Amino acid sequence: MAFLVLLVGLLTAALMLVLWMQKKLVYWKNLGVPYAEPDFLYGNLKGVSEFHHEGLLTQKFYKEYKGKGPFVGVYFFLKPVAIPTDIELVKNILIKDFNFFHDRGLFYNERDDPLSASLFNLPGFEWKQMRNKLSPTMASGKLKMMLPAMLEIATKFERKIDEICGGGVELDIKNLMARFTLDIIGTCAFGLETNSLDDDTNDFFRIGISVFNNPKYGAKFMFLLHGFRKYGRILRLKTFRDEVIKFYTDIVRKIVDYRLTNRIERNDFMQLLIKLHTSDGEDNLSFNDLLAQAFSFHAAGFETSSTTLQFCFYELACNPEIQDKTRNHINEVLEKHNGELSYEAFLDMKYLDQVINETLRKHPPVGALLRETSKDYKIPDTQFTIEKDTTVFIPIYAIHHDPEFYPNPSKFNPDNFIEESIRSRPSVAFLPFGEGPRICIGARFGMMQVKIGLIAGLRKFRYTLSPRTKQPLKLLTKFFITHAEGGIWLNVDPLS
Ligand code: HEM
Repeated sequence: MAFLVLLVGLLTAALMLVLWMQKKLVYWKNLGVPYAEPDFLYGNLKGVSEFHHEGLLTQKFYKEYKGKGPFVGVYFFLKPVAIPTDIELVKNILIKDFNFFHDRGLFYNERDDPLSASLFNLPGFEWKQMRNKLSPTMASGKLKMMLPAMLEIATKFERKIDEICGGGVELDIKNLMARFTLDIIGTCAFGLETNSLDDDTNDFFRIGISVFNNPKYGAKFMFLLHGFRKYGRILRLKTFRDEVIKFYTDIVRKIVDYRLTNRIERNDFMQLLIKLHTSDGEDNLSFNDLLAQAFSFHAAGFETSSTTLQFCFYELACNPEIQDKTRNHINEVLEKHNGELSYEAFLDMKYLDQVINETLRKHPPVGALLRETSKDYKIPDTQFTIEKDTTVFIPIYAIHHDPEFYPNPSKFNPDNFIEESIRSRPSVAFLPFGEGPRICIGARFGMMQVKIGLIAGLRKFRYTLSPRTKQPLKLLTKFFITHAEGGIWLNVDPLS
C-alpha cells in the first residue's frame, strides 16, 4: 500500500513537472511573438551540439525569421531568449535604450569564486562603478606605455617562427598564437616574464589555456547556471576549477605583496590596478576586485585576441595576394616611420586595420552578445514588449554574414572596410567588440596585440595552407569563443 501511495505521489509530481515545463514553453506563443518551435527538454538549444557554435545556431534563427518581426523568440532550456533580427532594434538595445539592457545576466559567485566577479559578469550599479574605475587603465597613453614590452615579445615571436620555418614542419597556428598572446598578457596584465613562446610547460601557460580547454562545466550546464544563478549561489557553485582559482589568487597575491614591499613600479595593468587598490577614495579596489579584474584581462582578452590572430593568418594563407599586399603595406609604413615600430606607425597602418576588421567580421571570436532586460521594454513603433529578465542574444555572426550589409559575405574582402563601404551600412552591422556602454573595454589593446603579432609574423615569412587544415573550416564554441575544429595548420617559409 505504502509503495502504491509513493508511486502515485511520484507520478503526480512528474506530471505536474511536465505541465509546468510545457507552460513555460508556450511563453512566446502566448505573447503572439514570432517564435521557433522548442523541443521539450532543451528548448531550442539542441543545435548547440549539432552546430557546436552558437553563432551558427543564432544565424539559423536570424535567417529564418528576419523580416517577420523585430525579433524571434526561442528557449535555452526553459528560459525565453529574444534574438533581434531587425538592425534598428539591435542599435536600440545596445546604445539608445541601454538603460533597459545594462546586464548580461551571467552567473557569478564572488564569495566562493572571486575570479567570477569580473567586469564581464558584474550587473547594474556594481558594473558601472567598476567600469568607471577601470576605464582609465585602457586609455591610449597607458597602452603606448606598454608598447615596448609588447615589442620585446614580438621579437621573440619572430625568432620562434624563424626556428620553425622552412623545415617542412607544419605550423600549429593555434598553439603559437596562444603562446604569443599569453606572453603579452603575462607581461602587460601580471608583470610576469612567462616565456611561453620558448617553454609551453610553465604553469601560467598550462593553467591559462586550461581555463578554456578544460572548463569546469560544459556549455549546456553553463546556460542552465546563468538561468538559475540565484540557486547556483545558494549551492555555492563555482565557475572555475579550484586549481585555477588557487593559481591566480596565489600569483596575484605574491605580485601585489612583492611590489608593495619593495616599492617596485612597472608600466603594466597590474600597476594601475595596484594604484587603485592602495587609493583611499571611492576608486579603491579590494584585493578580490583586483584579482577578478586582472583575471578578466586574461579570461576576456586571451582567447579573443589569439583566435583573431589565428583566423587572420588563415585568411592570409588562403588569399596570397592579400597577404602580399598586407606585407608591402607594413613595409611601406615602417619605411615612412624610419623603420621604427612606434605607436604612431601602428596608427598609420590603415590597410592592416582593414585586414583585421575583415577577419573579425568573417570570424568574430564572440558569435553573439548577451543582454538581459532589467525592466519591461516596449519596442518602439511595434506592439511587442520584451519583458523584464528576458535574455537577449544579439546574433553577431549572423549580422556579419548578412548579404544586406556585406554583399558577398563568405568572401574575405578587406575592402569591406574602406570608408565608403563603412558609411554605406548601419554602424551596428559590425560588432566584434560589442557596442554601447558595455563595449569591450580592451578593444584597443586587443587590436594593438593583433597588429603586433601580424607585423612580426608577416615581415619575413610567407604562409600557405597545409592540407592538414580541415576545409571548409568547421566551427565550434568553447566558453563563448569560436574555434576551428582540428585547429589551423599552415606551412611557413622564409621570404627570399
Ligand atoms: C580581438 C580581441 C577582442 C575581442 C574580439 C573582444 C570581444 C569582446 C566582446 C564581443 C565583448 C562583449 C561586448 C558587449 O557585450 O557589448 C567584450 C567585452 C569585454 N572585453 Fe573584450 N575582446 C577582445 C580583447 C579584449 C582584451 C585584450 C581585453 C582585456 C585587456 C578584453 C576585456 C574585456 C572585458 C573586461 C569585457 C567586459 C566589458 C564590460 O562588460 O564592461 N577584451 N570583448
